[in-house]
Amino acid sequence: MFARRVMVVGTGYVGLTTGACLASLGHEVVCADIDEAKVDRLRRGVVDIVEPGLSELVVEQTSAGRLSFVVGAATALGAFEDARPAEVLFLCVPTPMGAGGVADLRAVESVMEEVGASLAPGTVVVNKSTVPVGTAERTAEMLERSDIGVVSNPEFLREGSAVKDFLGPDRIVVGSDNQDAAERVAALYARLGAPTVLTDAASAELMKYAANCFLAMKLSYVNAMAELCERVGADIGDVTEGIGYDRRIGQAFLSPGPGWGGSCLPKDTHALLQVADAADFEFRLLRATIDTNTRQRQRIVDKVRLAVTGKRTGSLSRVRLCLLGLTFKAGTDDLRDSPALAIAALLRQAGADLVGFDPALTDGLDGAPAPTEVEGVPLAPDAVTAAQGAEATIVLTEWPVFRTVDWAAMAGAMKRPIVVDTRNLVDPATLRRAGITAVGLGRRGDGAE
Ligand SMILES: NC(=O)C1=CN([C@@H]2O[C@H](COP(=O)(O)OP(=O)(O)OC[C@H]3O[C@@H](n4cnc5c(N)ncnc54)[C@H](O)[C@@H]3O)[C@@H](O)[C@H]2O)C=CC1
Ligand SMILES: O=C(O)[C@H]1O[C@H](OP(=O)(O)OP(=O)(O)OC[C@H]2O[C@@H](n3ccc(=O)[nH]c3=O)[C@H](O)[C@@H]2O)[C@H](O)[C@@H](O)[C@@H]1O
Repeated sequence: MFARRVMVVGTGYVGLTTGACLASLGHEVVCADIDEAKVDRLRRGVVDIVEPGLSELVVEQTSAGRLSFVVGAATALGAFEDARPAEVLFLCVPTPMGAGGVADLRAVESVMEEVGASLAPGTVVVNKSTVPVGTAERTAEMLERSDIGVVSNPEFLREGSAVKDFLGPDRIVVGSDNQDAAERVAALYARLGAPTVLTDAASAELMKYAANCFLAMKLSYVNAMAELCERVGADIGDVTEGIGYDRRIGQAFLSPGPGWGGSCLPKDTHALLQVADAADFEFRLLRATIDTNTRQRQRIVDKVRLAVTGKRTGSLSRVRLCLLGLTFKAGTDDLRDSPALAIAALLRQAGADLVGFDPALTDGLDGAPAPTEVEGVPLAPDAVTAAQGAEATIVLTEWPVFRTVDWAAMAGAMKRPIVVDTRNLVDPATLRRAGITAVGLGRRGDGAE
């Protein structure tokens, strides 16, 4: 295997995972970030995100001399051994939702402005950030250099299993109009032995959105089906198990929930809708996918209202509620676009008095004290404390630990023993044994009033 000198710009979920994993594949990697405090922590081996195996890999690869961290992309250019130039530059900077839903590409552009002119001839610029079709072409135009190859290499890892996903990917996608550059990027991953799709840049860019929007559509479909189950007296667990055995559908990504969230599915569905609009294509299916998700949040609030007051129009004013789980899914401490927080905001608007607990928010960063609140939701140190005096507990994130909470103690702490489980996580029999009324999504009896 031929080791390369790789520069990674942005050390978030994608950049840090890419850097540490490529180092573990034998490449010499320099990671750059504009956040000085983060770089300082990384140099000390402190990783500020919850990702299984990532801290260990960072420490291992840093000690092996294959991985280092610097402040700023320009500094990274001169940070390789013997001052040799980077051969490949990975862009792993944020591309958040901008005005009107379009992807905001300012970070990508600013890195290109910062280092574009200083790259050594023959360097390959790889875009790993999620960017709309045409970005590779625009990056090449911005660079105004025929000696630099531009490649789209979208990333498909999930938060909470980033390292495992990166090192065992379902596929690697490499898109470019420069075949030599594309092959050099594909070769970086050769040891992984994953299926590799070599294509043009536009197809690679669109493929990333196509995957995320398909996943979002699958979930909106499941959430709509769970609602239908309640209305016709069917059970969503049985329905999804039954359809999941069809290999064309598959068992994965079929759990109903409070709506899909996180730093990617929401922004990427909106960005693709904007791409479609700009191409004069009315993507009705995608719009319905997003609308179904927005409605899901209100549906959860309506369920809580009905469970607590017995009426569809009952008031939640001054009603104390315990929220279990605030991150956008289990296995991460990421709160970006969390459905739990969106639902908390709606409940607060309705006048409810909230207390939350999340197992990922019980420690502070780098020895700092644990946070005491998140977006206006006060945090308790454990589930039973959060439940004190609550008129209902709402399970919002599928943390496995919630299954084994002492539900009898929870029932004792609550003013009224009601659990609205938006993840169908806790066995309803366990709750019933503790004297708790259990409400879920689309299970037998969940639609009954
Ligand atoms: N989070 C995820 O699971 C996945 C994210 N993506 C995509 O990857 C991209 C990055 O996402 P995340 O890693 O989640 O972002 P993040 O927000 O976790 O990390 C981005 C990092 O880039 C740094 N940064 C921003 N501007 C910079 C600049 N000019 N120079 C150097 N560093 C800079 C920030 O300080 C931050 O540390 C996005 O386009 C996202 O859509 C793709 C697949 C998975
Ligand atoms: O582009 C990205 O950033 C990434 O976005 C998602 O990964 P991630 O955001 O980590 O989260 P997912 O595991 O996909 O979950 C997304 C949301 O759907 C929800 N979900 C997921 C699965 C399910 O069965 N039910 C369900 O409600 C989760 O709770 C969460 O709110 C994709 O799964 C990754 O392949 C992609 O690389």
